[in-house]
Parts: sequence; structure tokens; C-alpha cells
Amino acid sequence: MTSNGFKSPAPVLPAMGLHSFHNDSPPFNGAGIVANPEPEYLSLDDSQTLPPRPQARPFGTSSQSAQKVTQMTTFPREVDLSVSNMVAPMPIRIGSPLIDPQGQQGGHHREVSNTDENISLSRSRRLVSGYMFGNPPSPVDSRPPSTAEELYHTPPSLGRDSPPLVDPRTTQVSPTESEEAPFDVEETIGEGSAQLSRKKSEKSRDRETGYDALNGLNDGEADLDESAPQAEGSTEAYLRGAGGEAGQYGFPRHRLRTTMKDESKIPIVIVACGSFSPPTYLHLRMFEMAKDEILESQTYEIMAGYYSPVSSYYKKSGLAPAVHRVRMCELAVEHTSTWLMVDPWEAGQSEYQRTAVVLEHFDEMLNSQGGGIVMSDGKKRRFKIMLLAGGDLIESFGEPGVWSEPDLHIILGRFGCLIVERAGSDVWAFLLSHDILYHHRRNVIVIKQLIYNDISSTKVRLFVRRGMSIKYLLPNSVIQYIYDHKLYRESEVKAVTQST
Ligand SMILES: Nc1ncnc2c1ncn2[C@@H]1O[C@H](COP(=O)(O)OP(=O)(O)OP(=O)(O)O)[C@@H](O)[C@H]1O
Ligand SMILES: NC(=O)c1ccc[n+]([C@@H]2O[C@H](COP(=O)(O)O)[C@@H](O)[C@H]2O)c1
Repeated sequence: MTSNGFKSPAPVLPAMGLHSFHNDSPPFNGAGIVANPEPEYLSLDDSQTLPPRPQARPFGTSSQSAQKVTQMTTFPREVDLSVSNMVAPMPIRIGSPLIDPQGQQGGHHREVSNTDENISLSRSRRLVSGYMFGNPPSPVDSRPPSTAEELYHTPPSLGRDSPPLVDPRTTQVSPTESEEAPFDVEETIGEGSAQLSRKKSEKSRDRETGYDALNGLNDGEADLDESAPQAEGSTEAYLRGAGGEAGQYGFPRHRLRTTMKDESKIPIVIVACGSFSPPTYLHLRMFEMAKDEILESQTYEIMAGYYSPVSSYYKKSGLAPAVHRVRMCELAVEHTSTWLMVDPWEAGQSEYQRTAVVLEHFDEMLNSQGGGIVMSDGKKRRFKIMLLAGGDLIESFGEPGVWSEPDLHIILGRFGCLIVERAGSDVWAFLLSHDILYHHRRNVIVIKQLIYNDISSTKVRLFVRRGMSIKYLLPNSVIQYIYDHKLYRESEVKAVTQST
């Protein structure tokens, strides 16, 4: 019996229109196929349909975000509110439910106390950080929706972002291998290591070793891959508010794919928002789990993944200064991944930015300013942007005062969400119980953790403070950075008290 009272959630969800995730279902059968309207190509003039977006600005300058929020939460008028228009007739496959090996739910302590040990373990920690320390700033218009239209409004861009361009089931697309090798591989491993000195294209390595960064195979080679594109310039100057060119914000594109292998799919960019204090192997694994799920769905093609560390204005216990967290995320992906990047924009803002605003920023950079992605026929297509989050974060959608309803419609409706199950949170029960989440369920993909990983940043910080080993919990480069910069040595409660 699960904590939500179901013997098993399996019999319930399919009857409610969700894809069966019962254990005896073929795990990856017919995945992720949505209805097939005509493809919509990128219109660079979206001023009619999209709310205003924030402009990137250097650290330390004042923000207009309060005003932006008000504007953003006013939905455009030209919307078809009929439910049939909002819900695609073909269900998106959603992964399997959380099944605790011991048959139990809820492995976490959730009590809130004033000790740093407990603060972040609590599911209510967002409330703790939100109210005790004045953040996150309240979701703006948190009044309840007054009409059904307001509640079930799906912004028009959902239609543009969501549908596949061609039905992958009926279109025979020969997987034309891209002739373009995104980067050349030149590996020279130093003394004491296997001496490797070779220059190969990603494509030729693909043939020989099965290595294919975005298609999921043997990505372990990335650890040796000194030539994977690295971020240019210093995000530190931007984050420290340095003037001049060095301090300018630049959206990282060095690992963003510029062509699609299979143009019948939807180009997707995954964005993970969070503290990452510090980033751990779990945070890296989240992207890989998402990648596997997306590959199986056959609907999307991943073009890149981004971390967006929250700014220092998010007064959460244990938050190292943003400049350190951004750098640690960069180190974490530098030589371990070929498709993940770190966007410092959110971290460099002079006040807290809500997640909906952060996703708007990505849309601006990738689609409005960036022009989307150019197809082989020269037409442009928008990147679909999806938020990647753990089950606990999603459950906080239901905590009063933490997320505004208009924001949730933007996040779940206009963008979409990849939810990684987290031990202790019952995503399935929550999906059923939360009106807005359920309404947008076809734009939500739940990812089962086939190997449970519950590495916790909170515990890593505590280990550091207690002088315990954190090796194999996070990349060595991040461990070194923590020690070099003497991070996480102070009691979190003490540190928070002193900084306020
Ligand atoms: N064990 C986990 N399983 C699934 N998702 C996780 C797990 N740990 C963190 N996440 C997700 O990673 C994202 C970033 O997490 P964040 O760094 O903000 O918090 P955290 O990892 O829980 O750290 P802390 O311990 O400091 O609270 C969030 O979406 C969170 O839900
Ligand atoms: N209203 C909001 O947009 C809202 C509320 C709570 C958390 N978040 C985001 O969720 C992420 C993770 O938060 P926690 O570290 O509290 O789990 C952060 O990026 C934070 O900005 C956003």
C-alpha cells in the first residue's frame, strides 16, 4: 500500500488518460507521441503572443522584475480556451511510478527545525527559506483564479512548442548522420596515464567505440575528452559585476547543437534550476536520466542541457555565494559532459528571479534572440525548453505561497517539465492531486530512477564541515574547488544569521 492509499497507482492512471506505466507494460512502448498538427516554424516576431521578457543586465544593477512579473502574468488574449485544444489526443508516455524497494514511501525526515542538519532535509525547506529568510519573493499574483478560463488557460505558445513536427510513427526518416562533426577530438593525457594522442571526429569515434555524446552511448569517454568545447571567457567577471567587456553577460552556446540529426523530432533544451550548493553526481545524473527517457520517447532530440544556479538572493540555508556555485557547476560539466552548460544569467541578477522568468530568459536567448534552429530547408524552428526538476521540487508546487498559479501555467503549459522521481516524494499521487499539474500532464514527463541516487548537497556540506570524505559524491574538480575556497566550513545557521 502506498502512502496515497493506492495499492498500486498503476490501475488508476491509465484509466485517467495517462499512459500505462504498470510493471508489465513494455517499458518503452509507443513513447512520447503527441498529436501531429502542422509544424510551426519560428516567427521571430512573437511580440503578439509572448509576454515581455527580462533583459540580461550586469550584476548590481536594479531590476524591473516586479513589473515584469505583473506583465508576464497577464495572458495574451488570442487563446482558444477549449479543453480539446489544450489536451493532445495522443497521450505522452510517462515513465513508471516510484516503487520503493522496501515497499515504503517517504524515506526523508521532513521536520523543520532550526538546525542546519534538518533545514534542507525538510520538504518544507522552501517555506523555511521563503519565509524565515524573506525569500523567495512571493509569487506575484497568488490570488486564486476567479474563472475556469483563468485556471485552465494554456498560453498559445504551448501549441507552438509542443507538437511534433512530423509524426515519427508515419515518417520514415533515414537517420542521416550529420556530416558535421561538432568538434574534433584531440586527446593528450599527461604522464602516468595511458598515453593517448589522437585526433578524431566525434563521428569517427562513434563508429569505432559507440561514443555518441547525445545519443547516450559510452559517454564515459568524455572524462578523457580534453577537446569537448569549453566555455570561453569568464563568467566570474560578469558575476562579480566587473565593467567592460569581460563583465558582459554572454549566453553560453559552445555545446548547443546547431543542426538536428532527425528533423522529424522536436529540438529540446533542458534547463535545471536549483541551488547546486554544491553540484553533485546526482545533479549530473539527473540530466543523463532525462536523456535516456527522451531518447526512448522518440519525440524529441536533445540539443543541450543547462544548469541555472539560483542567485545569492535566494536565502536558502547553506547557499554558497553565486559566483562559487556557478563555477562549481562549470567545473562539474567541463570534462565530464559534452552537452551540458551553465548559464550564469540567473545567478548574476540583482534580485531573485522566479523559475518562470528564468525559463522566459532561455526562450529569449534561444528562440527570440538566438533565432531558433535552422533546418535543412533553411526554415527556422523554435527550441522547446523544458524544466528538469526533482520530485520534491514539484511537490512544492502545492505549498501555499511558494509558486504562483500563473507561473505554474507558464512553466507547465508553455514550457513543460521533466520530473525525476526522488525517494520520499510520490510524484504520481501528487500529479493526480494537483489541478494545474494534472491539467498540463501531457507536457510533463516523469522519469523513473532505475538506480536510486539520493546524494544530497546538504549532507555534502555537513561532511565538509565535519572533515569527512566527499570523494565519489561529486567530481574531483568540484571537491578541489570547495577545499581551495574553504567553502561550507561554517555552520549554516550561523552563516545565515551573520549574513543577514
Ligand atoms: N536525490 C534527488 N533525486 C531527484 N532530484 C533531486 C535529488 N536531489 C536534488 N534533486 C533536484 O535537483 C534540483 C536542484 O536541487 P537543489 O540543489 O536546489 O537542492 P538539493 O539538491 O535538494 O540540495 P539541498 O540539499 O541543498 O537542498 C532540484 O530540482 C531538486 O529537486
Ligand atoms: N516561485 C518560484 O519560481 C520558485 C519557488 C520555489 C523554488 N523555486 C526554484 O526552485 C529551485 C530549487 O529550489 P530549492 O533549492 O529550494 O529546492 C530554485 O531554482 C528556485 O529558484 C522557484
